Amino acid sequence: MNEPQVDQSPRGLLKEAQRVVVKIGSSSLTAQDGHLDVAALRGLVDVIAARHAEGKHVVLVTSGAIAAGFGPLGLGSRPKDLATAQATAAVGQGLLVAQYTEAFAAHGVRVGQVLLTAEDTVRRGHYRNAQRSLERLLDLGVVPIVNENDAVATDKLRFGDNDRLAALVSHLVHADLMILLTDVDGLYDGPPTRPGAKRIREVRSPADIEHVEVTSSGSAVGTGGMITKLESVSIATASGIPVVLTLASNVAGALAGDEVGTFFAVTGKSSSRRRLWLQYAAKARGRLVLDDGAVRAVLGGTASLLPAGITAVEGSFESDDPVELVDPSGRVVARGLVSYDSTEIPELLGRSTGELRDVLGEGYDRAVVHRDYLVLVRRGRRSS
Ligand SMILES: Nc1ncnc2c1ncn2[C@@H]1O[C@H](COP(=O)(O)OP(=O)(O)O)[C@@H](O)[C@H]1O
Ligand SMILES: N[C@@H](CCC(=O)OP(=O)(O)O)C(=O)O
Repeated sequence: MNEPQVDQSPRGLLKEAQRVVVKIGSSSLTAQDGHLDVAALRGLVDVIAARHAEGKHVVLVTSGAIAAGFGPLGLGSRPKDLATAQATAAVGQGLLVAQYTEAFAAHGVRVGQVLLTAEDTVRRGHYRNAQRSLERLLDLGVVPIVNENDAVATDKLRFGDNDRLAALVSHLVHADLMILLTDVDGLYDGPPTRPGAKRIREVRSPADIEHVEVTSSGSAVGTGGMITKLESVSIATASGIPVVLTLASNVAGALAGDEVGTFFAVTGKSSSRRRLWLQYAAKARGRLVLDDGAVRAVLGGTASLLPAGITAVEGSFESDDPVELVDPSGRVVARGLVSYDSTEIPELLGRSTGELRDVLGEGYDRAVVHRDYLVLVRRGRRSS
């Protein structure tokens, strides 16, 4: 008997993905009046339940807590200030999960709520807990329903959007596909409202879309717009996970490998969580200004940052905090974990390691940022 043929094209292989992270944004779960669109939620659940019935793992990263919460709280519209948004999300999250619980129960599928902060997905010590509970939920045949822990995420550390959270969750569970569902059918070659803007069907490398203009404003209710989606895509694809970005109503087609939305091919292999955290989640506590020689050394990718190449230190931080490394014009070239407190660095500036050892003693000849704790920052894309 002949073996069934497997479509070996990059899109064709998506049908075979064993573990998928599906992220649905606020824009796709919100009705015209701003409230939760229960019909849209049920439509998504029908498709995910069908995939689940094939024995495949699905993790759902869903926004919608704020949309579900402001009506019951008696607020006329989606709150703008952080404290009210957090309170609204706390009320809405329970209602949102109740809707998912009911919709999945109609298919005989159980769900489990997992609320994460950015740090939980990448900080050593935090991510293992998140990883263990997600793995166990999947083993038990449960569909994990993930959202950012809005009520406790602090202003400094919160994502606000769920795009980057979805990529970090994909990395955490070793997904072999991530699907970003939104209110446009993929990445367009300019803002989709602009006449003549066209959908880009496939992106093979970041260079393909360097020229594409994207905005952060997005829809009326979404957060982050296309900018955070492309950041999410770059985390996932650089970690070896392909992405399809498409309209929420195309989710079945995306899972089947149809030519919907934009397909982003992988660009790298799995990278360490510490690097992902430094690159995408860590908030810098200060800046080190580098001279041209140090910039060249750091951009070379193999050198640590030594005190001799630093001309100034800005901000107040402690050893092991994330800092930005900037060139003489102030452009950020890298991020890293610093090995001195900000108060210690001024007396090290411009001195060679030998001199520091002689004057200040053993230990002061160490790098200010070791290369293992340093990631280069790509040039920012054009945005409007
Ligand atoms: N080049 C682009 N291609 C596609 N969409 C874009 C582009 N630039 C900006 N956008 C906007 O991004 C929005 C989606 O982001 P967002 O509102 O945050 O949605 P979500 O709630 O699904 O995360 C779209 O409505 C669109 O207006
Ligand atoms: N976490 C919040 C807001 C997240 C949000 O709007 O993000 P996104 O849908 O990615 O633009 C919520 O559940 O309402």
